[in-house]
Amino acid sequence: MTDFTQADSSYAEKAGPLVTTLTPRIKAEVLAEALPYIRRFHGKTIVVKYGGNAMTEERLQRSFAHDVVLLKLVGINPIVVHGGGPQIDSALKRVGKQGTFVQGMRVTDAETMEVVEWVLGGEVQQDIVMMINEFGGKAVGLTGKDGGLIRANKMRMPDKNNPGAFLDLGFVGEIASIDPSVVKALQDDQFIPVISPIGFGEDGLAYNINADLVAGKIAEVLRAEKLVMMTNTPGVLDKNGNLLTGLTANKIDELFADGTISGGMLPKISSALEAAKSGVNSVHIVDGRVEHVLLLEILTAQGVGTMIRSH
Ligand SMILES: Nc1ncnc2c1ncn2[C@@H]1O[C@H](COP(=O)(O)OP(=O)(O)O)[C@@H](O)[C@H]1O
Ligand SMILES: CC(=O)N[C@@H](CCC(=O)OP(=O)(O)O)C(=O)O
Repeated sequence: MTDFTQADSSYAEKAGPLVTTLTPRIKAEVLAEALPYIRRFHGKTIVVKYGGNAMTEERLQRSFAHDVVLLKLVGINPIVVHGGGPQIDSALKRVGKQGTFVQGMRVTDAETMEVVEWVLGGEVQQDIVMMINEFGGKAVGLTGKDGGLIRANKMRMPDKNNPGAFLDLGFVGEIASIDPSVVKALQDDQFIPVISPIGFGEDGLAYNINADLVAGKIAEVLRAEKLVMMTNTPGVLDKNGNLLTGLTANKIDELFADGTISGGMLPKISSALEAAKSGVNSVHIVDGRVEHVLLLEILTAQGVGTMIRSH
């Protein structure tokens, strides 16, 4: 077991004035409310998908890192899968390229793949790792290549306009298999794995995989208790922009059919539903722009975002 006590004083300082405006009694009640959740989730794995849109401000990055460390310190095992779509877009712009997407998937030519690897496996991941470590956690960055974690195949995306045909999205991967042994070893040793969604193919090439797909599959393979997807909307919204607090497979089919769900929400919901069907106990899409949304979702009775259920 790791001794975290040495990190405690700096941890408390960096956590900052979380609830300074609350009365002592309310503060105590909030803390007391966490106990049954800590007991329920102690020793369990929670996969957190940290979307690129939820990491655009330092304030939010700090809140995220703080919450992940707190979860680890109370005996819950967070596994972070990160995205970085907007960060890849900015990097592509700098080299004079514009990102294009089909059904929420980035069309990835060889040059784009280089940028994807460089941004996700580099800058974005290292920022998250450093921030978690700053709060006293022990984060380790991995790509799907490390320890043979994510095997990928080239994605075959059905062409809607041409039944039976497939679109060529370049180096976009779909998951062939996951070998979670490296993640389990790190988690058992009190590390916090931070995974970027890059897989490797039989052909020895790297593939760009949508981070939502990776998060869902990892949650499934690790038999996670929970999957929390942090994004930049209050959750899944209906046609009028109202939050849908709970969704089942049938309702999701309807939302797909009438076009309520589009863009990046397509892979997110599909992956969330797959995870729910495959035994992940609770699956949530939450607003990563709300500070400490992870603590709200995991350690309080407060309902946040959209919960996805298999039925
Ligand atoms: N019905 C919907 N409800 C909420 N967001 C939706 C919906 N349909 C499409 N979206 C889009 O999906 C986006 C979230 O997906 P994405 O951009 O991939 O985020 P992330 O980087 O967090 O994975 C939202 O910002 C929104 O523009
Ligand atoms: C194939 C594909 O679309 N890959 C994504 C990987 C990053 C990602 O998923 O980032 P977010 O979670 O921030 O959207 C991309 O290139 O943008």
